[in-house]
Amino acid sequence: MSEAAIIDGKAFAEGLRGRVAEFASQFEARAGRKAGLAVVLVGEDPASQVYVRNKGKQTVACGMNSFEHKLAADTGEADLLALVEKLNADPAVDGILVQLPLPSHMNEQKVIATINPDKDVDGFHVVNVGRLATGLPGFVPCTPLGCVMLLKDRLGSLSGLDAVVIGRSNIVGKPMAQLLTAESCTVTVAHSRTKDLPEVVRRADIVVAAVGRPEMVKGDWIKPGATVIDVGINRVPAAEEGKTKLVGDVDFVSASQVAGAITPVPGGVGPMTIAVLLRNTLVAAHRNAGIVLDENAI
Ligand SMILES: Nc1nc(=O)c2c([nH]1)NC[C@@H]1CN(c3ccc(C(=O)N[C@@H](CCC(=O)O)C(=O)O)cc3)C=[N+]21
Ligand SMILES: [Mg+2]
Repeated sequence: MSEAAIIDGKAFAEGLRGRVAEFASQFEARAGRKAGLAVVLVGEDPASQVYVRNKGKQTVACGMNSFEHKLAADTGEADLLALVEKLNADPAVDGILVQLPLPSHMNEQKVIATINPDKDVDGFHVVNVGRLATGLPGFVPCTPLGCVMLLKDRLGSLSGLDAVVIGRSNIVGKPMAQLLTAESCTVTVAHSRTKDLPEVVRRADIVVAAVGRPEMVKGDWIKPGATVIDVGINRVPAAEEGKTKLVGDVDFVSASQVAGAITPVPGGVGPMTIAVLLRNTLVAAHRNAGIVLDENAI
């Protein structure tokens, strides 16, 4: 069996950021201001701090403004809601991202519901969830949109393909299933209660793993030649004492012996998530400023 092609999400994300940068500079020329993304981080989780810093750096590198708001872990929910309202009203802010998870004393649904749907570049607000479900223009969650971009780049048309999505979260599994349905795939959503998961996965031309279980999907679950998209980002102990490493939800070593193509972790879906966030922000800027943008060109 030949080795799977590696789907280079990092390189694709770089290309996407390049296109975002081009259109961001045209936006600035036409609108007389830069597009802007506000990122709100509550608390000091080290992994979240790294993500937020990377988002900020890449936003600026694309020629957009980055507004970072860091709040203490014990900030009251009312104060966070007041900040979101302020960002909703700020014409320099086109996109708002509140980093999840929030501390347990806050109601995430309530916070997301407060974001203006037209600035909700994560696509988490129920208005955008409804727009995606009904095929209206809105904002699509960054991770699943990035996965579809990688799939279409690799396969061209997805029409008629059997797709299995493992995981049913609001952030990845559910929107992923809707996007694949819109691409005319025959979609199965599998999850922790699915009977004979390996057998279900074996039917799939496209496998999207988003369960958060390190290396759960094995090579002998994969149909030869299938395209495997690994959304998992799990930090696990490395061989060397005291060190850790990142692994996906797919057992890369065995799956890459069988699959036609596969995303690595790191360097696959993760970098796409941030690049799509920047893309969504630029789209938001155009829509909110009433400037026409060919959204398929980016
Ligand atoms: N409101 C909100 N929106 C999010 O989109 C959101 C969030 N909250 N909370 C946290 C998760 C996680 N997330 C990632 C983004 C990029 C990488 C990424 O670039 N990963 C690199 C590796 C990074 C590393 O080395 O740790 C890679 O896979 O190659 C990972 C994870 C966005 N999230
Ligand atoms: Mg994610």
